[in-house]
Amino acid sequence: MINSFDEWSPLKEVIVGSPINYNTQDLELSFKLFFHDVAYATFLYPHYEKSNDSNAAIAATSSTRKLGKKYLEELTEDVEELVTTLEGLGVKVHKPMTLSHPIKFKTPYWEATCIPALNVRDQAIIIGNEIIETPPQIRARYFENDLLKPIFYHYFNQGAKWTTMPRPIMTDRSFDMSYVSSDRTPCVENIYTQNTSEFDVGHEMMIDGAQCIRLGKDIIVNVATENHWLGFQWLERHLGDKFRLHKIFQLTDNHIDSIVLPLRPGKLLLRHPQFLDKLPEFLQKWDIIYPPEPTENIFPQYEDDELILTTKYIDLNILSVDEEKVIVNSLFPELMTTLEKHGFTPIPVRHRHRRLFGGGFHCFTLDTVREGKLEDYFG
Ligand SMILES: NC(=[NH2+])NCCC[C@H](N)C(=O)O
Repeated sequence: MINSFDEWSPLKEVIVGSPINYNTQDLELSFKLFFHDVAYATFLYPHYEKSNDSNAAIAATSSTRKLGKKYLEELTEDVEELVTTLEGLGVKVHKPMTLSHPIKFKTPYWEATCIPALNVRDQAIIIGNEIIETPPQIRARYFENDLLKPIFYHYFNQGAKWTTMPRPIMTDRSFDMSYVSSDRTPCVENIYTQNTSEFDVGHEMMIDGAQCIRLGKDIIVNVATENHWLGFQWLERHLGDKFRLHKIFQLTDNHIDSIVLPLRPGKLLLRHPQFLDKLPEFLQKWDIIYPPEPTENIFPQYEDDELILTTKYIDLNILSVDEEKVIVNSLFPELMTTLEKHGFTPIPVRHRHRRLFGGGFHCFTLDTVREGKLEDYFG
């Protein structure tokens, strides 16, 4: 039976994402907005960092980009190692349906190319015995959760609650651009054009499961745009009788699981002290583990035109198997040492291309069954 209230209780069942046929990326408005900070800001604003012309061209046009075959093969090996490791630890692994071939689709409003259900953390959140499917923020991901349906039906047949948040129409004008066009990063309007459509309904609810962190009765949620704010309000109205939802305003652009991850009651992994003030006060009182600074040599060298979708902090995106064991990227041994010093047992799994495919072990997994029940850690 589905049961998961936090990020650390003993893991019994998990969904591990599938990389099969992750071949393309549609470089269009929703994708660029989502990955603005990590992938686009640096070359849209040449004064931040030196840019090259091909990057600037990628930023300005809408196109479909092919991903390297070799990277996908290596990613597939690494995901298989993750699966074997979890199974070796006695965890039951569920796999999404694979995307058997590239599929283009059309809604009444726009077109996109499907990507596989790889970052399964993003578009669903498990709260106790309920699956909540969150509304996509990237057009290509609109039908991604369909690949999880056999698993969701399996849990539904066992008695799970299964809810889908309102789905966005996702015209250009559905997106709140204030985050990317604020003073932090000026002049963006010239690059991201929002066309009008007869189906514009104003800003719509869009938020990802990976913007939320579950701590029993308390759930923290990163809100950076009005799209997220609408999603936050939905979650609060839906869950508010039983849970306390805490909005964190602009901790970052969207996902927070490479910045803050609770590893057991009282212990929090936090990317950098600069984020501490933004956390709710009750969390600031926990013991904070600061990771070592990742160096560039832990990542593969890529050609200039490879699109990097994450920060160099992506390896903080670890998955707890219980209050002691955590699955950590073996390519970042310094992080393992730090965790050991704090009483954890890191379980190394290699993960090479996390920066190209946008996720670490926490992103690639959705913990559906953990032991334990709803606890109030801060009441
Ligand atoms: N659930 C996820 N897909 N999380 C990935 C977060 C990556 C984060 N934007 C970073 O660049 O560090």
